Amino acid sequence: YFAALDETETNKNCFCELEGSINDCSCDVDTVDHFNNMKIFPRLQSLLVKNFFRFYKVNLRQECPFWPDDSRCAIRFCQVENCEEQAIPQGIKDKGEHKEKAAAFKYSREAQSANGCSDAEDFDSALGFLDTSISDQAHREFELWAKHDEAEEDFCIVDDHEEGSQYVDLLLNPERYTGYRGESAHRIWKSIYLENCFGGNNETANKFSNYVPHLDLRNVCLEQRAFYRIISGLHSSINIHLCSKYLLSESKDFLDPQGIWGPNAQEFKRRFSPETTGGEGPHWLRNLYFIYLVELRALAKAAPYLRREDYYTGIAEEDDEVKLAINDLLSVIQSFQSHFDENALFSSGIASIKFKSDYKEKFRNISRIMSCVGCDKCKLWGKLQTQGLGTALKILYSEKLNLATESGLWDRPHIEADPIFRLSRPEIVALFNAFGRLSNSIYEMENFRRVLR
Ligand SMILES: Cc1cc2nc3c(=O)[nH]c(=O)nc-3n(C[C@H](O)[C@H](O)[C@H](O)COP(=O)(O)OP(=O)(O)OC[C@H]3O[C@@H](n4cnc5c(N)ncnc54)[C@H](O)[C@@H]3O)c2cc1C
Repeated sequence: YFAALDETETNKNCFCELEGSINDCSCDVDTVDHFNNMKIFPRLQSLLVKNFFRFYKVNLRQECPFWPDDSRCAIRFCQVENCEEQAIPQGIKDKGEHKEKAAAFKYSREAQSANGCSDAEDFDSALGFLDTSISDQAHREFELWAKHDEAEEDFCIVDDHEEGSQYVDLLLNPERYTGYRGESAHRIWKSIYLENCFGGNNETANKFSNYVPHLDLRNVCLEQRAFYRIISGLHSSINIHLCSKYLLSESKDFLDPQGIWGPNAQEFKRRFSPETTGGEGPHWLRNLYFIYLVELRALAKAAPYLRREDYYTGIAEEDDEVKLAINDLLSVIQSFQSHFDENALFSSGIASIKFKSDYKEKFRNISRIMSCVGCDKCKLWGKLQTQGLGTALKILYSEKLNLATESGLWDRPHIEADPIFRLSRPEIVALFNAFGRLSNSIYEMENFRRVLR
């Protein structure tokens, strides 16, 4: 299972023609390429344009908690276009975001029909009267308790209910080249990688304070290596997108009023070829496959829960279509033969409990760092992808989800309004869109391979 780390990329026409094992996983690059490009990518393409998934509530005005916000990307490609209020389906707006978790099942058909059926004749209503009056103060405290309990399993700081948050139409704001670079961008990436210092061994901590050379990873434990590979895979994915949707020419005409955008193979080569990256580029690309497998496994694990969601927007026909499409996608995902084994991490007894809680805190810090990104469009997609990743990790390591699944909760005809495990709408939207980004990157790699061959 812990395959040798040093896979030399030999006998290939292109550095991006990766072969063999993905390391720390039981399957190889070819298998993932085929599975993604033929089965997953086309399905996600049609799913993610649906109303439920295209409107994402995000707080782009949150102050950076770590350093003064000294950079605002000046170029216009950084700006996020807000969406028209009337474009957002009523069903999405109606779900007050901070009440959302409690309301996750409120609109489900099960909940609706359970409310409609009366068993009033089975008891004496006077004797059975239950005084449910509770002071406003107590209600406020309950909310705080519930928030605390729910947040305990979170790998991410959720700020979408705070003042300053807004709905963004993701289709109006595709992830692409923005020109964000230099000191500000480097500080973000460096701070994110620095979160991988787990203390203890100073020598190791020092190594992680720089971008990590691939071979140093041999000397660290699987958890730390996985942490680095997940971040590096996300970094690769973001950079692949900016290469595949690059501003090729600013000249505008009637057909291309925003300039000409398309793939830039030379930019891709500069960012990932061994010659320009001290041999690291192909490993960074391999890390993309690693994070893909982590998120793929999370979707497979949460499939029984996700099948019970209603994907409610209030547009009945589309909601039904989305539910069918989700069920189809989840079946394909569950049929994958070589899923990532999440149990390989945090499996060494008491020490693991501490490690797991450190891990959570570090991922939460990464979501805080996203508020420091100095380009709104990059921040939007950075926040979405870290929330999606945080949701995937929450699924993989949630005791509550395990309990609910083991007790057969998702197979029951009626699920109570407040089940032991649930995801909020923004978490679900982020989970699928973040996976969609990784799927898209793997698909784009195929295009670059063709050009650079
Ligand atoms: C959260 C976030 C979102 C962003 N979104 C966008 C966007 O949507 N559009 C856009 O145009 N720009 C975006 N950027 C900027 C972009 O990622 C680069 O930072 C920028 O293009 C400058 O690139 P660079 O060549 O200097 O190297 P960077 O990508 O900034 O990398 C810095 C250093 O990290 C190392 N490194 C690079 N890739 C990896 C990897 N995969 N794994 C491990 N180490 C690596 C290398 O040593 C490199 O020199 C974003 C940045 C951040 C932090």
